[in-house]
Amino acid sequence: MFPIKGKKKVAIIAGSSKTAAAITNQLVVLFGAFIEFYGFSQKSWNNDSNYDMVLISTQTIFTRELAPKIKPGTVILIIRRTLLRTSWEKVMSIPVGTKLLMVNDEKDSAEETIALLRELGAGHIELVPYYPKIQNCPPYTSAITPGEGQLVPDIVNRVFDIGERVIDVSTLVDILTQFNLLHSDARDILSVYSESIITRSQGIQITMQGLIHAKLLLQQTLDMVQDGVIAYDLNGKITFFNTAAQALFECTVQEANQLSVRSLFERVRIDLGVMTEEFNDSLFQIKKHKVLVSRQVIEENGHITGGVLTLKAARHVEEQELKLRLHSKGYQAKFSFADLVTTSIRMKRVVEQAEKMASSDLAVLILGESGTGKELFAHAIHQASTRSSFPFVAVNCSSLPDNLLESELFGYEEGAFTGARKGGKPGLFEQAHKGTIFLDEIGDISPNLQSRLLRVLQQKEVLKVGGTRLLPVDVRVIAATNRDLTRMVNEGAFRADLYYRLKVLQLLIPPLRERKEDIPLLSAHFLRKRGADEKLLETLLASLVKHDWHGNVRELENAMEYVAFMNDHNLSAKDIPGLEVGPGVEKVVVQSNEIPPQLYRAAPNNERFLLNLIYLAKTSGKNAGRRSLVEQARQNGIVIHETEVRKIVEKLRTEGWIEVSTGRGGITLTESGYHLCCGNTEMGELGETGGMGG
Ligand SMILES: Nc1ncnc2c1ncn2[C@@H]1O[C@H](COP(=O)(O)OP(=O)(O)OP(=O)(O)O)[C@@H](O)[C@H]1O
Repeated sequence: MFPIKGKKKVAIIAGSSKTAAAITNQLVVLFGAFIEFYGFSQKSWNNDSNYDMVLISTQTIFTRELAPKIKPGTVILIIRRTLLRTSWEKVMSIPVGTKLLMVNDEKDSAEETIALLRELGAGHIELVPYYPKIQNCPPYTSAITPGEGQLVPDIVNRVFDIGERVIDVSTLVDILTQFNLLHSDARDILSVYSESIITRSQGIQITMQGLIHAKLLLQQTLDMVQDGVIAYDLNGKITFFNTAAQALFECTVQEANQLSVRSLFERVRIDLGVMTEEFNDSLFQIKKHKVLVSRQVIEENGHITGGVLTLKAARHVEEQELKLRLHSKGYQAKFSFADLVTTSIRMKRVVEQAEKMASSDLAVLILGESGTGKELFAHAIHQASTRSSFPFVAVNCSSLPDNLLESELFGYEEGAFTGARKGGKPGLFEQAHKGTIFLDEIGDISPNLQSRLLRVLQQKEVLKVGGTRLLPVDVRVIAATNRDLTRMVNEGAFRADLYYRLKVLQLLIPPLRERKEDIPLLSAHFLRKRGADEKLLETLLASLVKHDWHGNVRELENAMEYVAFMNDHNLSAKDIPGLEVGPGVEKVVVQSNEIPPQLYRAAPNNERFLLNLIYLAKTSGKNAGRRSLVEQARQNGIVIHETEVRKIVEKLRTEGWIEVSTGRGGITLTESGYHLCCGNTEMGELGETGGMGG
């Protein structure tokens, strides 16, 4: 509770030890946490001066008896007492004009109580004092007594027991003010207490009502704001929990009042850390919502008395961020069904099927040979779905080593592994929240990732690498493969349960050679796209149609890129690299040697160039060696001697981008090398971090 060093001592002196005990008890219950109280009857008062204050039950006792027995300089207060609201209601229920005895143990006390009722405004009844030693008493058959029922004479047949008088708020305020203890805890007690009594001072009554009103007003105002507000005291007990907070935690005020603020947050797997530390806008997941939480500590008179947590629904912030993210990372579908060029009846049927699938939220598995347009379909399905304004995240599952793909898909927590980025990293599933994730080459994922993926699909929750918190995600999955998944399932290479989850809806894209009618249309389309003359096709078309296009539409597009570049009307099919057509000859070379744009953007120095060659070798499943690098560099128009390659390779190795093994493994990329080549980090970063980038 409130930190107290050396509590103040207060003596209470009353006419009888019974009254002294009653007053002392009441004060201990109210403010025993801040002040020590000691009760005395006027007879037992030992004139001790070691008290910071002396409270006396009535003015009469003080004047008659005690004044000389209290040392000069002692702070003295005469206690003002009043009635509980319930007792007052009893008095006010007595019919107008009723004559009653006021029964008490002493004349003084009986008269004081009558005076109190008059002061409070009970002018509708007639009261005469009654006490055991009274001589002549009117024969009234009704009586009021403050807890002295045993003294009521037999003639009385109706008794209104108004209970012990209680201490008035004005006296309590005087005590607290004297000791500079009118802090918020004490004010709260006063505010609750004053609701249960009839205060004697009209002024205090109005002030207290004002305080209560202000508190209510504050509560109502805080209930109207959209942000959650939670206040708590130094023990972590929740003292305020507004409507927005109730909605976020799906918890009522009554439930919250039973909990500490820490356990409330633990229920949603959030550790609030050191309660006396302030923080701003930390992003947390509370039930279904992403919430920005800030903590402010409350201090009074230099002591921390509690804190306030504000919870801002991140929806708004999130949407802004999302838009930024979508634009900066390109997590947007780039194609729609309108971009699909086809005249084939079979393909048109597939398009119709896909359009239907777009309107559902079920997982889709797209099957087809490489280059048939599976990714194009995935974009189009997302674009036509209700998720179109949310991210479309495409991942090629075969392009990354297992552990890297795992951290890309699910993200990682800070410190999950050596070199993990500070603050951790969100995974692609998290980034695709509310949108679609396209898992290309799904047939290539490892058994470990298959089971992790299955869990995400089943539970719709993601566990980051090195993390303990499950993050709810709402993502539609579209997967694609050119591999025979059914066979893989039969051979035990692909989990059957995952397979069935992925192929709820299935789309089969026919290879280009089975819809040759699309070749003229697609060829013209690709030339137009590059601003080239469609007449370039005149001499070529017949042989293009004859070709079997094992690389499918992608191969055709590459061929058209060459045709457009050459812009030669006399070009024949055999001039197109990798494309030779002739009777019985089918040759397909679909070897992409593109340098990723992010590497092109960087300074074209030899280090970067060689690193890219290693990356290309790795992603196409080949090993890179010094000699092959020299050869490939030459093919790309860069003349570089083996000695220089050796030097660069050594530099890249010491900087941590590559590993060189003497055996058949040759040169391979490290994780940081992969990150660099994927554009996640810059070369200069390595020097700063001395480890992994990304
Ligand atoms: N019907 C089509 N109309 C227009 N362009 C197409 C069509 N089909 C495919 N393409 C284009 O062909 C190229 C290859 O298509 P896509 O990448 O979608 O194939 P894929 O089946 O996903 O290939 P992979 O299996 O190798 O990932 C892309 O540039 C795509 O835009």
